[in-house]
Amino acid sequence: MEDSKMAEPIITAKDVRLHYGEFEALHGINLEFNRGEITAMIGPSGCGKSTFLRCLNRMNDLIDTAKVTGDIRLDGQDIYAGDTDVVQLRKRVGMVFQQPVPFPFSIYENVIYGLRLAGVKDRAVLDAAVEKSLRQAALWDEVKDKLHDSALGLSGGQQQRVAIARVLAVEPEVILMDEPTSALDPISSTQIENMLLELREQYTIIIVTHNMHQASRISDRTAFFLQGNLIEYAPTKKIFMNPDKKETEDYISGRFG
Ligand SMILES: Nc1ncnc2c1ncn2[C@@H]1O[C@H](COP(=O)(O)OP(=O)(O)OP(=O)(O)O)[C@@H](O)[C@H]1O
Repeated sequence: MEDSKMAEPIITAKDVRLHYGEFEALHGINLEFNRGEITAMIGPSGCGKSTFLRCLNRMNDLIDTAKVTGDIRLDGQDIYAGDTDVVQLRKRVGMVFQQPVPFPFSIYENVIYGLRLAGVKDRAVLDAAVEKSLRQAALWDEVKDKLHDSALGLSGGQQQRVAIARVLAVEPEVILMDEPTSALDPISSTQIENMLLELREQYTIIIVTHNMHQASRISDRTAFFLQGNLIEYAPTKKIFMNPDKKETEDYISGRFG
């Protein structure tokens, strides 16, 4: 991908500030995410990566003290405009969390959760969506004979892939991932990284990670945050091989964080 590809932004963020009560956690972030790319957001604990990620589908609306200012657009539309349908927004911009949280029902019902909420009832449509999303999430072969067993019986890595299939089933344009592999063993993490590489181009993926190897292996671009500021944003190779800023270099080389 990198610079040879004509990059087109799908999400643009301008001067995004976020306060938790009196505390300003983001100090004016400007960032564009390109369609069909994987962007990694890295930085030491507490620098605001997750906070910024949650701004992109208004998950911070759920935190009473959080107040966002600035401008965030999805395909040119202001997602904080008064008439934004937040449910619709979160369908277009899905989210996967650090800890997989399967609902206490079958694998099948977990995957179609969003479709049920959207009122889809046609069994053939639901069956097709389950197979397609589980295949995309690289889980189909492991679970195709036990779709109606409880999702709670799956391993952590499998549960995380169910969570990803649940997001994929509603056909989002953007997938936000907040440290999706940090609770998993190395084999499960690699399976998920390989799956993300397969999904790239079809989806825009924005991933928060503490794992430098993961960021360098799977992402097209990397954004480095420090204390609520975006320090540097560039093609991943540049960030890891030849960053412009000393802070980036210090962090990448493990001098802090
Ligand atoms: N709900 C909240 N209420 C108040 N302050 C918060 C809240 N969530 C996060 N913060 C603060 O905002 C800052 C940014 O936190 P955030 O979780 O976004 O950082 P992060 O870079 O994602 O960290 P980590 O890598 O540890 O997940 C931190 O100082 C944190 O303590």
